[in-house]
Amino acid sequence: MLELSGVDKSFHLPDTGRVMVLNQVGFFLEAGTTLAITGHSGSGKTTLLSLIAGLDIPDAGTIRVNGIDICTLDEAALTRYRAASISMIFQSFHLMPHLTAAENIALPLEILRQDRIQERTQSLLEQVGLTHRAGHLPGQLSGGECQRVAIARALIVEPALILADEPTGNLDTDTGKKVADLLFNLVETRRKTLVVVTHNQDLAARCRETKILSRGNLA
Ligand SMILES: Nc1ncnc2c1ncn2[C@@H]1O[C@H](COP(=O)(O)OP(=O)(O)OP(=O)(O)O)[C@@H](O)[C@H]1O
Repeated sequence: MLELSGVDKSFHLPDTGRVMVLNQVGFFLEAGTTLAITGHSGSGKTTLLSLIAGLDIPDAGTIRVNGIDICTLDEAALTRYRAASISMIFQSFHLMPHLTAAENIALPLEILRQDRIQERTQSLLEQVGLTHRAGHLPGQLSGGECQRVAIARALIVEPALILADEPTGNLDTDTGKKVADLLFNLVETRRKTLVVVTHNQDLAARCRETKILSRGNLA
């Protein structure tokens, strides 16, 4: 489902010159599997997730999602890939502040001009336990509720792949556990493929596979 091979990524910094962040990273992930990527701060976890999301391109290597190397896609095809094949969940939720919970969840369907938007949004609101908060703005919701909205928004397009960057990082331990319960429950029921980047060992332990990023290598 997801296959990386020989992925290199470096950044040019004015003071120190070129810094190699990822060095010949490769792995294979079957559809329906959950993978945690851990590693110390600055080891390149977010960089790796950005490459898989098609938000940045590697210096070398291939990133295949369902057999297609996303590094070879043109901008239009990449935009379609980002809109329809993957969803991202962020530590700081990244909700649109002027849209209600329901509108945030529906947004990907609006962008993709899909049908049954209201019905599908209601269903997702129900599944994340937020029907009673449908008309509330993110600023009127708790952190845990915001992340549940973000999880619903991530799932509504039925993406092949969900990428989560510290999804419980902004939540207290108890709320983080409840949000993780919800995320894993929905992902496993729908047999989605999930890659989670996290420092949280409890969260990592819930994934079927765990890999550590260190000195540019993933093992
Ligand atoms: N656009 C960029 N330009 C220059 N350097 C960058 C850029 N993006 C990331 N880096 C550098 O790449 C390295 C890896 O950063 P990254 O954010 O991927 O680490 P991380 O493992 O996600 O860290 P954290 O756990 O603290 O979020 C860091 O040294 C960072 O400074």
